[in-house]
Amino acid sequence: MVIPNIDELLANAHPVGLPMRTRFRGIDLRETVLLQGPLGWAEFGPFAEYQDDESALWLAAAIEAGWQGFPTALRNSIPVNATMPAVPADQVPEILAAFGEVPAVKIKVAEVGQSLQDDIDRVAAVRQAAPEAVLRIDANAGWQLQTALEALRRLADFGLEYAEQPVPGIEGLASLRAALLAEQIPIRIAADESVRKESDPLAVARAAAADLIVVKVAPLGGVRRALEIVREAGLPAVVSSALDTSVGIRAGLALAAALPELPFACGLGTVALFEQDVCAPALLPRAGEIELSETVPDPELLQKYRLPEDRVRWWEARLRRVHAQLSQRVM
Ligand SMILES: O=C(O)CCC(=O)C1=CC=C[C@@H](O)[C@@H]1C(=O)O
Ligand SMILES: [Mg+2]
Repeated sequence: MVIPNIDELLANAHPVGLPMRTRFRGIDLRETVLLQGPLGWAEFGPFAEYQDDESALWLAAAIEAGWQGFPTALRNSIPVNATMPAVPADQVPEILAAFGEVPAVKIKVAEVGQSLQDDIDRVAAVRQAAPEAVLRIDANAGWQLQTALEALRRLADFGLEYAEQPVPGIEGLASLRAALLAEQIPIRIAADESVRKESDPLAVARAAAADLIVVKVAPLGGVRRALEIVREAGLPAVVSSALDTSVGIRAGLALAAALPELPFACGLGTVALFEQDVCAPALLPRAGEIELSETVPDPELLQKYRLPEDRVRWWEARLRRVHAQLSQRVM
């Protein structure tokens, strides 16, 4: 990959902050940087806790989008799930409405400070509001083995399609998966953090720790690298967002479109969690799918949501450091 020089990146960088409709993974304002490359728009938005070395993969993904282009698409419309933050059950219908009709809903569970009953109430509220949708949950590694077993025994009545990262670590996932099989609880295990945060993203597959993997373009270093990981893992993949604007979502769609098989709806509907996106029209689901289309931010929206000067400087400094890291690597 040819890496553009830092001056070119900085000259084409637009740092923005997008207000969320509902708090999601502790975030009320999603800060990210949009980059205008010669081949299209790109996004660089590692979450604040990501270190520079991990963030280098996010930058590699942005450079692919803006300076290299995406691989060939095998399909032009991608089914997506709605994403339900860990809200009280009474807020479920309103949040769901922003996604329109969807084939699947992914529900966040195991939030710190909440109980299993809160999770069950939220899942029940989704079932009621979307009777036809397939349901899946995401615990973001918030349970330990016994709590996860107890929770999944109770949630099994909702016919869950899969449980995403119910417990931390590859060994944890493998033990839970074995316990579910032994108890004949028919819930698949999906690995997310154990793919995107491990130094070896293929370890999950080797340990038979999951039935499927969740892949995200930015933390994995781009569409091509993610495709390679899915191929080597030999497991079905669900493409999810990293809470990106439509620009980052476009890269997720490119991955979903290039995968030889796409058996599950993807977690790419998350623009619906923003009050507003920088692109008009935004990449939102229509009848449960998002079509691949060019995404070009609206200059007025880039201006409207531009970060204050101190945050702009913070992102510029981060971009410089991460660019230096990436330049030292051979990718
Ligand atoms: O998969 C989805 O439905 C939406 C994306 C999503 O859930 C996430 C996006 C960004 C950060 C992650 O903590 C979170 C996830 O854990 O999958
Ligand atoms: Mg997840």
